[in-house]
Amino acid sequence: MGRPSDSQEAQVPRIDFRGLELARPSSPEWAAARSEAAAALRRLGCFEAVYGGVGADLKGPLMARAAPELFALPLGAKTRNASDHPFLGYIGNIPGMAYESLRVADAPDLHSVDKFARLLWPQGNPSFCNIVWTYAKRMQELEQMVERMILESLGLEKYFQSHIESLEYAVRLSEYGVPLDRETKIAMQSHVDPNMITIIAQHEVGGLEVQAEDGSWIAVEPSPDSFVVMTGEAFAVRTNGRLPPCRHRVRITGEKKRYSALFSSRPKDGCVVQVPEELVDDEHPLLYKPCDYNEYIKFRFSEEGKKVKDTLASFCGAKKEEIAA
Ligand SMILES: O=C(O)CCC(=O)C(=O)O
Ligand SMILES: [Fe+2]
Repeated sequence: MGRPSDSQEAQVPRIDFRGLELARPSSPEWAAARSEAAAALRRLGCFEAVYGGVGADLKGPLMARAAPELFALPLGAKTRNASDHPFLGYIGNIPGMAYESLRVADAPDLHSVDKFARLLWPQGNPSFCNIVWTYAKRMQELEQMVERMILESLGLEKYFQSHIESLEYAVRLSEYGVPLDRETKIAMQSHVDPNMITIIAQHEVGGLEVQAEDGSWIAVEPSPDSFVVMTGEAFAVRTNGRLPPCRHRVRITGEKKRYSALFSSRPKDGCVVQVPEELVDDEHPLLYKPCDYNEYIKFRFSEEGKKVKDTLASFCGAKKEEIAA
């Protein structure tokens, strides 16, 4: 089966972050990248960031050495990456999917990465830790630049510090085999991420596709120097719906194993995501009530949550009468 409604020409915008620094948000290059990023996020929920902070000398070892070494471990070791929360630890054995994934919590902290490594390799694994931690630190810089740009573009820069202090960061490494559905080649179904921002690294084997406004799918080819930045549902709440979450899926056409690395930010445990008052006016009525993020995640993956079409709106959407008020 061919792709029913592919955009032949549509592309995810590539935005140059090389030379930008969080400490210098007033340069003309910063302003130019910010306006491109804000436009792309409003339209598609994502863009590709060309970022010098992670070069081939780091991405290569992460994707071609650290990730395969991790997935080659016995299942009994990998499942020690457990969590009480849905999807915050090892994922595997999902019916219909040739997919396994592990999550390094708090990855910009070397101590946390070491704790993860010791669960899997009781004697530790300094080389793995160094690669994953360095990657996470560099990605955190990119992530925070994007957070700052989004808030600035909405006139909310005064919230930047408190906003980033409310977030925690993780690295999720995933391995995909040949998709079990040989016809559609879908390796991961269409979805939006619930969190704030996800930055996806692909390496050699592509597969990530994002949905355009007209419903067609745009394939994002892997490239050595770029990373796909996308917003999730928590950012839709934070921006009163100004930034729609990016709908995406994975579709793998070749026979090779695929690895991806996700760097993601989510509200810390117990954090409630709120619409700032500046984003509510006659033209923009309040769309979301304060959202306890962990409670939302529980709902989204519950039997009840799986039955509703728009879990976010069902969980914390403002009622019609509140919108009219
Ligand atoms: O592997 C990828 O490129 C994307 C994975 C993804 O969308 C997810 O884990 O939520
Ligand atoms: Fe995703």
